Amino acid sequence: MTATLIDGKAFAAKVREQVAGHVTRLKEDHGITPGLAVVLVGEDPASQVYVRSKGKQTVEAGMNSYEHKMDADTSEADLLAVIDQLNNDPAVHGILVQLPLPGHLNEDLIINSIAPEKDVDGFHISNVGLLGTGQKSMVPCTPLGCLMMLRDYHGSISGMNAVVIGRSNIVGKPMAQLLLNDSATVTIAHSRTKDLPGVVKQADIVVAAVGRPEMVPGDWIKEGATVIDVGINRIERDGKNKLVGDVDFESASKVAGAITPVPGGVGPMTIACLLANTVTACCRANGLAEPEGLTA
Ligand SMILES: NC(=O)C1=CN([C@@H]2O[C@H](COP(=O)(O)OP(=O)(O)OC[C@H]3O[C@@H](n4cnc5c(N)ncnc54)[C@H](OP(=O)(O)O)[C@@H]3O)[C@@H](O)[C@H]2O)C=CC1
Ligand SMILES: Nc1nc(=O)c2c([nH]1)NC[C@@H]1CN(c3ccc(C(=O)N[C@@H](CCC(=O)O)C(=O)O)cc3)C=[N+]21
Repeated sequence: MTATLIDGKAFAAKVREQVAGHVTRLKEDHGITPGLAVVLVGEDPASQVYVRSKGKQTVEAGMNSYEHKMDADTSEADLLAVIDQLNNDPAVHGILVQLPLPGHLNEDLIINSIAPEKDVDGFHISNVGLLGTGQKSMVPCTPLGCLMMLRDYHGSISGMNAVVIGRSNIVGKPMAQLLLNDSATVTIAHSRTKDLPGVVKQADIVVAAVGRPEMVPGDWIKEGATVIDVGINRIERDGKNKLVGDVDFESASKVAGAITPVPGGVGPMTIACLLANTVTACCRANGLAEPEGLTA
């Protein structure tokens, strides 16, 4: 069997087009331009690349992009002051603080200082609680992108067995929550899981969010399963730098029914969902109808 390729790059372009349409409507009918502020502390090169492409796509969608670059040794107080200023700025509808933060900064404290309604990452405890109880929230971008692709491919995932590998607050746990909200039967696997290959073999849907290059081989996958590869791992192969996922694409794509590639899968959808969340936040802030199909 050769898997259907789920083209995240093309899907993301469609989402961005929808976002741009809503932005035009907000501007023309209401005189409002959605704004996204990204805060980057330190000079991690991978983060810089990611922040740059977010800024570029934000502007391409017709929105305002604000970037705050701060030194790696920025104090907690100074970072909190910037967030406070953004919380109170009516031109800013979404705030993203790039993670991971340098070690001397308390990540939980920083994230929970963002106004929940501007927390376009969906990491604030209020949004986590709202999602966990099935209430309207800001939904984390990476899991939201994965859910959109799964819904698009399957129509409904109700009753399907889903296995999420990884239990981080930014991917694994919110992913499991979204799958559960869509009535999948969800298993969360992690580094202490016994017989991971056996657990994965049960899955109609596998979401791999581990951070280990090509860890999941094809022979763990049930024939015909849908595989969503969240992993972004930079490796060196044949003297070249390469981006690979947490799934061994070569072997998995021979067994799976459908699979997302890396690059060109979950990554582009993450950024598209960030733009979508910013429009959603902007509509909510102004008491306007929210875009349909761009939220969970
Ligand atoms: N495409 C995108 O937009 C994004 C991609 N990513 C990528 O997704 C991956 C995961 O990111 P993130 O969730 O932040 O990572 P974390 O490091 O926070 O979490 C990794 C999870 O994987 C589990 N794990 C580690 N080793 C194993 C193992 N051998 N077997 C089973 N489980 C294991 C860990 O288990 P335990 O809890 O027991 O330690 C942990 O729960 C990374 O490659 C990251 O770069 C992340 C965000 C966005
Ligand atoms: N507050 C916060 N929110 C995040 O959502 C967040 C974060 N911090 N820190 C880092 C991770 C990682 N992440 C990615 C998003 C897009 C791509 C992406 O577009 N990847 C391209 C390839 C890019 C390349 O070639 O390097 C692709 O997969 O096709 C990758 C990784 C968001 N994260």
